Amino acid sequence: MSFPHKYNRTHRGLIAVIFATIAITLAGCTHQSATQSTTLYERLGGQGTIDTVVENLLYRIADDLEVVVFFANTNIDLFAESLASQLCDVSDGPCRYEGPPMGRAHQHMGLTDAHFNRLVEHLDAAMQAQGIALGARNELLGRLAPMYADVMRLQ
Ligand code: HEM
Repeated sequence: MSFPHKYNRTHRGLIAVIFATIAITLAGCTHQSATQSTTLYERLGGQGTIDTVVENLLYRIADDLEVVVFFANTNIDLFAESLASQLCDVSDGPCRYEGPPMGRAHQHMGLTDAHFNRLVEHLDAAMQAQGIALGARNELLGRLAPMYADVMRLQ
C-alpha cells in the first residue's frame, strides 16, 4: 500500500522537524550537564591558571604601598604556595588548604575594611588579567567573602 504523494512529503517534513527538535533538546541537555558537572576550579582554568593569578597578585601587592607594608616580614614563596592551595581548595579543586586559620594568619596586623577591599580588587584584577570569565571570578570572590569575619577577628 502506498501513501498519496502529498502525504509522503508532509510526513517526511514532520519527521525532519521531530529529529531536529530531539537533536536540539539533546544538545541542550549535554550543554547543561557539562556546565553543572564543571567545578569552579576547572572554570578558573585549573592549577596552572591559579598559580599565575597568585603570581600576578604578588606584583600588584608589590606595587601598592598601602598593602605591601604588611608583607615586609613575609616569606613570599610560602605565602604564594599557601594562597594557591587555599584558592584550589575553596574552588573544589584537588588540594587541601593546610595553613593556619584566617584569624590566626592575619592577627594583629591592623587591617581595615579598606585593606580588605583593596586586596579583593587586586585579586579580581589578577584574575581578569588571566582572562577568567566574570561568572567564575564572582563565584570565587563570593566564596572568599565569608572569610572576612575571620580575617578581621583579631585585628
Ligand atoms: C579573603 C581575604 C584573604 C584571604 C583569603 C587571605 C589568605 C591568606 C593566606 C592563605 C595566607 C597564608 C597563611 C599561611 O600559610 O601562613 C595569608 C597570609 C597573609 N595575608 Fe592574607 N588573606 C586575605 C586578606 C588579607 C588582607 C586584606 C591582607 C592585607 C592587606 C592580607 C595580608 C596577608 C599577609 C601579610 C600574610 C602573611 C602573614 C605572614 O607573614 O605570616 N591578607 N593570607
